[in-house]
Amino acid sequence: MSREDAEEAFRVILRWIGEDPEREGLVDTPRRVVEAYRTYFRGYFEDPTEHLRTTFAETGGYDDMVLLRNIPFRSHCEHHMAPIVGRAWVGYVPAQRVVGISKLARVVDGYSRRLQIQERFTTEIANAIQSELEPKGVAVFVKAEHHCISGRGVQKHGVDLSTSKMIGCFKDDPILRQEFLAMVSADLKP
Ligand SMILES: Nc1nc2c(ncn2[C@@H]2O[C@H](COP(=O)(O)OP(=O)(O)OP(=O)(O)O)[C@@H](O)[C@H]2O)c(=O)[nH]1
Ligand SMILES: [Zn+2]
Repeated sequence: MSREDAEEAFRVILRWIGEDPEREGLVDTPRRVVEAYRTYFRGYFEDPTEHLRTTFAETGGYDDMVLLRNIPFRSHCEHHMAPIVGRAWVGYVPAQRVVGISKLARVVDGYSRRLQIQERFTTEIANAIQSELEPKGVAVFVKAEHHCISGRGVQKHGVDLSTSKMIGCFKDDPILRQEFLAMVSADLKP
C-alpha cells in the first residue's frame, strides 16, 4: 500500500465525520496525519532487541538491581487506536554484562510505537531484556491512562492501569520483588 492510498483513506474518514477534506484548513491534513502515523507506529520498522546488543562487562562485579525509573511513553490501544499514555519502570539484576541505560528506554519506545494492549507491552519489554542480556532476572512495571476509557466508551477519567512482569530472581525472591515495587511506589507518591 502506498502513502497516497493512506492519505486517501484519511480523506474518506474526514468525509465520514462530516468534514470537507478540500477546504483550506484540511487540504494538507491527510498528509500530516500519515506522517504522524509514521511516528506513532515506527516500531513496526525496528527490532527493539537490537538496542540491547552493545553490552559492557567491566562492571566491577556489580550484581545488584539496575532500575530505570519513570520512563514516559506513548502508545495506542489495538482495539480503538486511542492513545495510551504512561510510564514504565525497567529493572534487572545483571549476571555479567550490563547495557547502556538509554537502551532500556529505547526498548520501551520500540514496543510502544505499535498497536498494543498493556499486558503484551509489559511482557515484550521484559522478554526482550531477558533474552538478549540473560540477566539473573527482569522486572517491568507499567502504569498508564487509556484514552479509550477516558475519552469514549465508559468515559472514566483519572483511571490508570497497572501491569507488571517479573522474570527470574524477581519472580523467585519476594524480598527483591518488594524492593523493586517499593521504589516504584516511592515514585508514584504525589
Ligand atoms: N486487557 C486490556 N484491555 C484493554 C486495553 N486497552 C483497552 N482495553 C479494553 O479492550 C476492550 C475491548 O472490548 P470490546 O467490547 O471489544 O470493545 P468496546 O465495545 O469498544 O468496549 P468499551 O470500551 O467497553 O465500549 C475494552 O474493554 C477496553 O477497555 C489493554 O491494554 N488491556
Ligand atoms: Zn482501546
